[in-house]
Amino acid sequence: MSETKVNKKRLMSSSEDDKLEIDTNNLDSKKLKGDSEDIVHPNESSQVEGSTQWRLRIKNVPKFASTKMIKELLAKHSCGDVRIKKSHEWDFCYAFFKDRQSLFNQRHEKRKKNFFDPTGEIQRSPEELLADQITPLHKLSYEEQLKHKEDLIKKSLSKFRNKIKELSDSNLPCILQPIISSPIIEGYRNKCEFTIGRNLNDEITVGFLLGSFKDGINTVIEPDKSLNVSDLAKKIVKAMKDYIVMSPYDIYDNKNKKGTWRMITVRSQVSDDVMIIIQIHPQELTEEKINQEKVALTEYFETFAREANFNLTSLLLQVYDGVNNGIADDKPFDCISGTHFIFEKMMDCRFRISPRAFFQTNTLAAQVLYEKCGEYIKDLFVSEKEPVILIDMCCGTGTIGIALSKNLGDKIDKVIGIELCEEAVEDAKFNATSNVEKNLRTLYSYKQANAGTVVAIVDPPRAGVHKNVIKALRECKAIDYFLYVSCDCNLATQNFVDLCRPTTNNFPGVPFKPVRAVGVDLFPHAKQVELLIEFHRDKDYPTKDGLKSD
Ligand SMILES: C[S@@+](CC[C@H](N)C(=O)[O-])C[C@H]1O[C@@H](n2cnc3c(N)ncnc32)[C@H](O)[C@@H]1O
Repeated sequence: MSETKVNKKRLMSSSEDDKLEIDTNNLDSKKLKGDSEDIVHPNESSQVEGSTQWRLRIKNVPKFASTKMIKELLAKHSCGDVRIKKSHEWDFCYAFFKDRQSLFNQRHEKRKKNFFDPTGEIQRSPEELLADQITPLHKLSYEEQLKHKEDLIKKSLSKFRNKIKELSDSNLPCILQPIISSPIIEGYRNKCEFTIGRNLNDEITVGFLLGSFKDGINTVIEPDKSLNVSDLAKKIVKAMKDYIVMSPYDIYDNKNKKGTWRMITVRSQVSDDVMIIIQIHPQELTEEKINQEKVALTEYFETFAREANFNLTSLLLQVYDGVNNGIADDKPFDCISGTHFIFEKMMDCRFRISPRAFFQTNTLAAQVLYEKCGEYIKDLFVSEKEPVILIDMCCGTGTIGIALSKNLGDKIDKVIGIELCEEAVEDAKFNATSNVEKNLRTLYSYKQANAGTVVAIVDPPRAGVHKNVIKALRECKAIDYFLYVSCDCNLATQNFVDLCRPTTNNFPGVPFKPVRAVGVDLFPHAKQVELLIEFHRDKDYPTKDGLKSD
């Protein structure tokens, strides 16, 4: 394709003003020769093709489009290495290509009509962009979503099996049971963190950030249409916005670090308990001014809760002067109304939750997941008569261990919880004593006792556990049964492989083998799915001296 041809044609229709188009008038003139501050190539002054850079000015880019998004779109069209320059205040961007071929490869001619936006990605309305960001499966029916998630699990399990082929003769390493749906499909999130900022019309609002601050995005979109946000959380967010609009203090601006109002977190539980956490930047506010604000916020939200007919259990304020986004781990919460905790109901138990503690965001579906864990453990009793000791690793507020201990009655003799977050440990201790009359013990005390069948459950953060934890599990001879709960089966695959790989110096101990697995959907409309895998110690695995393990 000749340059002139390309030059004269628009790469997509510009009949509608708001459509993204490529301004090809600039194209030829922008073969960079080292006279522009935009040049990044080390040999930019060279005239030799290949050591120059090509700059394309792309017009009508919505302000909220991130560089990452534009890069991804260009990559889809085989545009090769590209660097994007865009400010969140610009409605255009520059794309820098290393060579002309990258920019206009032979496939371009076929695609010129929809070169930049084949799926309408950039032209989506802000609400659609937000929906695609936080609930990317929203356009699929729920059945299609479940199928999509089951396929994802199959793919990831088959990757696992391919790494250790001796696990099975089939494509999957173990039995995969049919995926289990969430009992609630919309408004299920019991915890949402909202940013206080400005919408596309530059009006103060409270909602979700479209993209991330890191990408230079600071547009906030109201969650009105967000499928996974509860109606109550939406109402609270609106009330917060109304309050801030009337406030003498400005919203916090992530760019220049000025302003007061930063974010609001809403935890609204199945139990009807509601926790609201508001975060502000103190800026120049005196203690007296902050105290006045606390009184005003309390009055406002207590009145609002009465009028909107919900139970405001806990209203907390966090004053944070740091630069990070989100709840600050090292700053206290000031309880300005109600209690410092809320409670949640699940599986006949009542769990205390501190502001920092993790609790599964979809309570009703989490209950289904934990019941499934209970079912798997119960099946072990057929062959195992001894009392069961349950090690709940990454136990959070103790939900899995406590709920199973209560539901499986006498079968569980002892629960040992291990958790990083101190507040969650305190909750877990409280929850253990108030739900079951057994105390959480330490792993150490268990090792001393060394009696009964030991079942370990690990429910780690997304990335899985460190390989040293897997090594410790393999080396702990007392553990013969192991349940792994993962919310990202792709990221957890390495853990699965390390649990089951043949014994080496690096991974001593008899390996485990997967027995069965099941997906449970805790996140309708979103991409994630929980995967539960049951592992057994491989009793047939030959030990070092050629003997079978005992
Ligand atoms: C996915 S949550 C599961 C919590 C709990 N099992 C539940 O269902 O509510 C993961 C938990 O692991 C904890 N955690 C993260 N790293 C840890 C570590 N190195 N050791 C122990 N716990 C950890 C987190 O604080 C969090 O509570």
